[in-house]
Amino acid sequence: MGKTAGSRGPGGRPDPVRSFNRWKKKHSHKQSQKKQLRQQLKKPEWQVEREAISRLMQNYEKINVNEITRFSDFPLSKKTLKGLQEAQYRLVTEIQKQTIGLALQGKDVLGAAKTGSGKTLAFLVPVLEALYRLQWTSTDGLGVLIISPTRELAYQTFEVLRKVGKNHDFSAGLIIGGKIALMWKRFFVYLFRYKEDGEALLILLPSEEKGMVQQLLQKKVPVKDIKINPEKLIDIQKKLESFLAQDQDLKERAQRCFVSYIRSVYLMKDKEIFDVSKLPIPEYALSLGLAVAPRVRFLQKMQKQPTKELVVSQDNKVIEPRAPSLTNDEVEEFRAYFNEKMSILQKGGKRPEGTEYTLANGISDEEEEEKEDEEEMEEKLAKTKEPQPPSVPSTGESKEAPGQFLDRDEEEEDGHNADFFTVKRHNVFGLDLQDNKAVQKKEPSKSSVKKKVTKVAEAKKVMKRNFKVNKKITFTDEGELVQQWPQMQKSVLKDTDDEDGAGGINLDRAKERLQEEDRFDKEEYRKKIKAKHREKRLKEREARREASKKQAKVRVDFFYEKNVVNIEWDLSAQKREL
Ligand SMILES: Nc1ncnc2c1ncn2[C@@H]1O[C@H](COP(=O)(O)OP(=O)(O)OP(=O)(O)O)[C@@H](O)[C@H]1O
Repeated sequence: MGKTAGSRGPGGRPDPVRSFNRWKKKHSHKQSQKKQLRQQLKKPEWQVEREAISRLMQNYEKINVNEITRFSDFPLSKKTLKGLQEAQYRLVTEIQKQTIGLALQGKDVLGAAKTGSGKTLAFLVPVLEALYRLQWTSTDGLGVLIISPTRELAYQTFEVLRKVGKNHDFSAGLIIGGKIALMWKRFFVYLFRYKEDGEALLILLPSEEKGMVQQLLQKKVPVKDIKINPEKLIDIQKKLESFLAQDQDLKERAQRCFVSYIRSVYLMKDKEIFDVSKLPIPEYALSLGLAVAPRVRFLQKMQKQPTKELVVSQDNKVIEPRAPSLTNDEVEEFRAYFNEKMSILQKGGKRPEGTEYTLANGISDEEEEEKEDEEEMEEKLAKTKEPQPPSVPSTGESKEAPGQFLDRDEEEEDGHNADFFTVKRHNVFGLDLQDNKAVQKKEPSKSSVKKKVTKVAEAKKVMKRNFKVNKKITFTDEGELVQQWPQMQKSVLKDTDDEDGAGGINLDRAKERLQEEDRFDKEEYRKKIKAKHREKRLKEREARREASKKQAKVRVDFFYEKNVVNIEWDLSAQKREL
């Protein structure tokens, strides 16, 4: 009762202040309860977005090209539409109208339209939407790779993407240049050449990190270490391994990829940062799905033969080796080699940079190789086309020659043993050829003559008996018919046997025809060999160029006619030569 009396004001009326306070308390309690309920019911953002995505996707099948005039006629995300509007893109161009819908529906699209017709947006809009549908974020790594034929186009595409996709959560990077291993250099050079802010992602080995970070800091590039969310890491190694085991082509690609990467690191200039010997080779192979690391010859050799250094004084004298491991014999060998090369330099002048060395006798590398080709070809022709007397005297060298070529090819392909001062062999085959011919002329083999007569006699017999010779016919990949046997006449000389009308074989004409066929064959063979050798030469030259850059076992800088000249010397190759 006292409480009731206390809540009433004078005259028994309720106290308005007290009533208000009571109401306020009750109201705020109700409000907080409502808020709590709302919060419980509120969906996470990703879930809301997922629902929006599924609504968008349901509209994909309703896309009707004829009804499209604006970007907003496509079922696009709000983020993309906003980006398009902010960049003043509203109406679609024809190529955009024709392609965006199909791409959204997941179809492969190959589009062609004239320059300036809006192709860039035609593929960028579907790209943005594809990433949005997957709720891709910048921490998910690479989601889309756009490859452009020119740097300018890559830059232009990057700019449009940044503009139109700025409301999305994912990031975009521009990589310009050749090898992926050079990514950091390229980066550096290029929902920063332009003096703009930007971010570059560098993926470095622990051994590369320190030096690289130092260099970046020197260039005043702020460096941030990215911590990767372990939950986002997926081990795909086993999957890769099983893919590779099923697909030989894929496996070979992985092997080529492995070798290319190793080579590219090997060619990096900053050896103190990018040290190929520090690469975790087996782990790298595994990461590509290769259970066994492919053999990389130059790596093996490099590991076996550390670089040694020699010092040459200003008056061109070899002085004490810097590397204590170099023996006196090796110094002597180098001295002899060096003096020999110096005398060539003095006779022929300094070798201009980037050209093949020219010998003092005036025959260039290329000319000499051409000559060698001809000679080798002549010898091969002599061996294959002309009967070879069993008593032909030949040196061991000429017998082994083709094998030597193969070996050298193989080695140089790996970028080894390519001493750019190596002197080519002279006329090795020519000598043999002359010998061969001389012997053949002097001693025509009786057995071969007899054999020819026998064949003719046999042929005559066959013709008399009216035998039909079996034909062997094959088809090329293009479905072209090729008669393998009896051999078709290839030369242009007319087959006149039939014209005689008389039976049998006109031996003189047959001989003439055979000679013509022979000449024709030789010519064909010559062309083939020439093409083959040209290809080989190009390969060798490329290999030499590479090797001269990287395979110096001994590297010397010295003064010659007031110029600094570099000599790179392959110690092991020289040992063989001396
Ligand atoms: N829907 C659009 N509305 C207005 N302008 C557009 C539209 N689409 C593209 N453009 C503009 O048209 C110009 C040409 O577009 P874009 O560079 O994409 O053409 P392209 O076909 O890729 O040309 P190229 O073949 O030269 O690469 C650009 O300036 C671009 O901003």
